[in-house]
Amino acid sequence: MNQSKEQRILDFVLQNAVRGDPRSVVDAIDKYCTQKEWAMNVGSEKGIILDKTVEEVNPSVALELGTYCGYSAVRIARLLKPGARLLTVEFNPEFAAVAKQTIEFAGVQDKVKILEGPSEEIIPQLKKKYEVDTLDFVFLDHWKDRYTPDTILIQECNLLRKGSVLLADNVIIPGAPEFLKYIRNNPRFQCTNYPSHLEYMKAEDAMEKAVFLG
Ligand SMILES: Cc1ncnc2c1ncn2[C@@H]1O[C@H](/C=C/CNC(=O)c2cc(-c3ccc(F)cc3)cc(O)c2O)C[C@H]1O
Ligand SMILES: [Mg+2]
Repeated sequence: MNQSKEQRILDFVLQNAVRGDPRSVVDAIDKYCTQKEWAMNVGSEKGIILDKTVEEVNPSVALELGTYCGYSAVRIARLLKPGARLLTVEFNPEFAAVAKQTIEFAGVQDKVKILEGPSEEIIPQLKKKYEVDTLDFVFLDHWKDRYTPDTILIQECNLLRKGSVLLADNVIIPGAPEFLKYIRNNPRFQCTNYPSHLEYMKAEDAMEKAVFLG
């Protein structure tokens, strides 16, 4: 049975990156997706915005919605302080399996937990089942029409505290217009837009940061 694109990306990582070196895994995926096949990783340019935000927040508990191949999970986990953890949500079992191997090869598996299932089911389980008190950082990179309902659900589950930071990918392309409207008109969030470009392409894209004011 022929391989998926995600499997081909993983094979390229296994053959070209250095085991235990997260930077080499990130660079290998970017190289493959630049030279061989485009894929919806946050990429190197928006990845710097992600890195800077994670370093600024220095989260003890981070949540990612939309693991895909694990590229941004590796980017985030490599910056986490000892004892800090990333919970990443993915409902496609094939993508979750690729991400698991990518994360393990990068050597950040002790910091990352992949939660397999739809975000609307996982989010309400975070406090009791996954022992989360509040989330310091949330990276939204799953289906774009899920950004708003999941942001509302996260608030309903009392998972945010004063200063919690949300960072959303793709607010220009594919776009999340309803999310932008919701979050920018919500007085409980302080928003900042970060113009950038679509991963591996010249098209314009942007990330939106929203700080919860409590
Ligand atoms: C609700 C829910 N729960 C758990 N996992 C979920 C979920 N919704 C999606 N997921 C998982 O996240 C991943 C989905 C991510 C969605 N991201 C995208 O659709 C996406 C699309 C593009 C893009 C841009 C221009 C183009 F011309 C074409 C595509 C670029 C990106 O950076 C993206 O993140 C994989 C999926 O299984
Ligand atoms: Mg994205």
